[in-house]
Amino acid sequence: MRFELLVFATAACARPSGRVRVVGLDVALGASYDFVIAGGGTSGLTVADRLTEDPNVSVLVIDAGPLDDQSNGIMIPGLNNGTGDLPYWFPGVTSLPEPGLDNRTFNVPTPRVVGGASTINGMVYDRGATADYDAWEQLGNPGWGWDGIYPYFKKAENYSAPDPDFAAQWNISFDLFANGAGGPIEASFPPFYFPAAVGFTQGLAELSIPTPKDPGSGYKNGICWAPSAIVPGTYTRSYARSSHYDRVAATRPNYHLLTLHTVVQVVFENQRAIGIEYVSRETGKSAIMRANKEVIMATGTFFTPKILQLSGVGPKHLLEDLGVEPIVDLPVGYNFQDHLFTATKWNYSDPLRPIFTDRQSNNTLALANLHEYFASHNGPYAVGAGNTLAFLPTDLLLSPGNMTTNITTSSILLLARSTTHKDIYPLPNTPPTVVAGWMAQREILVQLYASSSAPTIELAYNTSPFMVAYLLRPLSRGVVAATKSNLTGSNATELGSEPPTIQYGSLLAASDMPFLVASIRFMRELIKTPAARAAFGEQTFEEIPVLRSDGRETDDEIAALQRLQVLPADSHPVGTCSMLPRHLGGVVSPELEVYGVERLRVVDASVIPLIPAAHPMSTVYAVAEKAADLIKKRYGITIGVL
Ligand SMILES: Cc1cc2nc3c(=O)[nH]c(=O)nc-3n(C[C@H](O)[C@H](O)[C@H](O)COP(=O)(O)OP(=O)(O)OC[C@H]3O[C@@H](n4cnc5c(N)ncnc54)[C@H](O)[C@@H]3O)c2cc1C
Repeated sequence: MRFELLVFATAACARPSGRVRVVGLDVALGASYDFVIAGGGTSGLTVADRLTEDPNVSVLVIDAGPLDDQSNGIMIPGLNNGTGDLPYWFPGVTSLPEPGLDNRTFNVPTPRVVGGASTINGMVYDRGATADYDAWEQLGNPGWGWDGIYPYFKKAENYSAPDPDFAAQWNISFDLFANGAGGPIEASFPPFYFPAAVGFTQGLAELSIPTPKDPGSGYKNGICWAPSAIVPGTYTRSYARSSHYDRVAATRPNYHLLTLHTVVQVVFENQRAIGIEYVSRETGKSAIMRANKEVIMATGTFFTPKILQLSGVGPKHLLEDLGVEPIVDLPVGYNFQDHLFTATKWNYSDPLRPIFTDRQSNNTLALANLHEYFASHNGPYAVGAGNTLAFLPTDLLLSPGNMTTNITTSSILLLARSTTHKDIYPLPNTPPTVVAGWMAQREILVQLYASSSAPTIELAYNTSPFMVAYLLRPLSRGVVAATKSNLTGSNATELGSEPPTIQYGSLLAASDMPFLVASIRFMRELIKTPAARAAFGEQTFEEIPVLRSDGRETDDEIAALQRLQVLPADSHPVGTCSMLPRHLGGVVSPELEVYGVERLRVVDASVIPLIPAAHPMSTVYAVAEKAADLIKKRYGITIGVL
């Protein structure tokens, strides 16, 4: 057994104090609530926290998962690996064979735990560029541009600047005014970083890649030190459970949490949502909870569309196939997006040590590092998935002088413009509104691909042997759909837990590929810089599977290998219940209300209409913060509204 697996199980390093209000343990279930929230994850707990600021508002959150045990594997940033060693995942979630990826299928890590993905994720806490959110507004969502959402990024967080010596050592610049103070989620920097990362940051500088003053300001082109959702001082995870539940639950008799219960469907009276049907994972018994004001969906990008579809809110053809009585014909499940990624593998002869992965292969070192963490909250275990990133708009991606490629911005634009909806959504039953919405997005994406202030590729490097390139703005789209077997389930206690079908649709748009090819070429130039050589010693690179090490493949040869090595997702799924006008395939309005029905809202990552150039967690918190204000305003609640 790996050393790190052993320490997962050891005593927790930080536990919040105070009683929590878990239904069945601390309080009895109410007869009804003002708001019933399906899913107590990143967004669900944020909204519940904000709504219950008013003591007259009652909220029940129903989550399929347990409270996590706050053991080291959750709380210590360096022990988190997001790969499923912990028992907090929906079982058996896989994707369909991907035609653009050599028909490979993939595991889809989907959290089933209070706090959702914020409980098990890599803690990278960056926000998108101004252009990301302005694009949402441009698509027909008034109030959701940068100016409309930026205050909620700030409201969500308590930003701590890096230690001055650390900032000077790593050339980290920041602007305190660009960030939030006093919010529930801690955004901070680790006190330690892996020395070889200098080969990445300085190597990029040697390629004339700039460093923005503070990437949180909305301008994030270039070398980026991303904060982590980590409590400074103790260097433990800051997440939705600790910040939006533990922090307040003991003093809020109006905030109830029901764990280990799976939401099966939304219950309607005519076109009005009146409650939620859920089932106990312990007894298999089902029940209905009434919502006096609203049902709020926050079960995430895979389960929210599935639940809505099984409840009769979905595309007509799917509801007919399922035999579900239709409530409203809406394109739930379409417009599915994630950040697919490729990588180069670097073989070092003599890197500055320790590198990120050293402790995984050396138990003595791991023990010493862990002692350091417990003694001084410092060292490699204080670091989450990593903090050194680079965000490159197309012109910077193609800028290195020695890069040999036929790819140009114009050639990418040509490919994007000539991609048709039939490439993306080949099935004839695709709703026309989805096609119209995709075409509207294509127009905006073409502008963003050509913009020098909108990153299209992210490079991430934490000194593990892999340097990763994420496609930030795919033109390809996927679909999530409930199945007939979802209706019955394999057994009573797991009813509601079976996943929907998930089709990523990766690389169906021809214009997505050149970004990846250019990224491979860019990473090869980076590895040759004097700074990289000094940090790693002489190295060679290889892709997976191995390319010719002389790097003289054609663009087409590199592209062919991408289909074999690309992974379709970085666990950043969004878009399946998109906030868009109805004629553009929208499922929810700018108020996040589901079209065509009453008293039903969606507040999770599924409402994001266009994936931002960022790891999505901080955007999800900001969306949920804004959602809470929209709901409060709707019901005349003024406490805590911005
Ligand atoms: C492994 C992994 C690593 C990631 N790393 C990062 C990162 O480093 N930085 C970053 O910015 N983003 C990261 N993300 C993405 C980010 O965490 C998510 O985008 C965000 O947390 C999603 O929030 P949400 O509220 O939409 O869903 P979630 O937080 O997933 O919440 C959904 C909740 O619904 C519950 N649920 C689901 N179905 C049901 C049901 N039927 N009944 C009852 N409850 C249900 C789940 O238990 C869960 O609590 C990562 C995600 C994953 C999975």
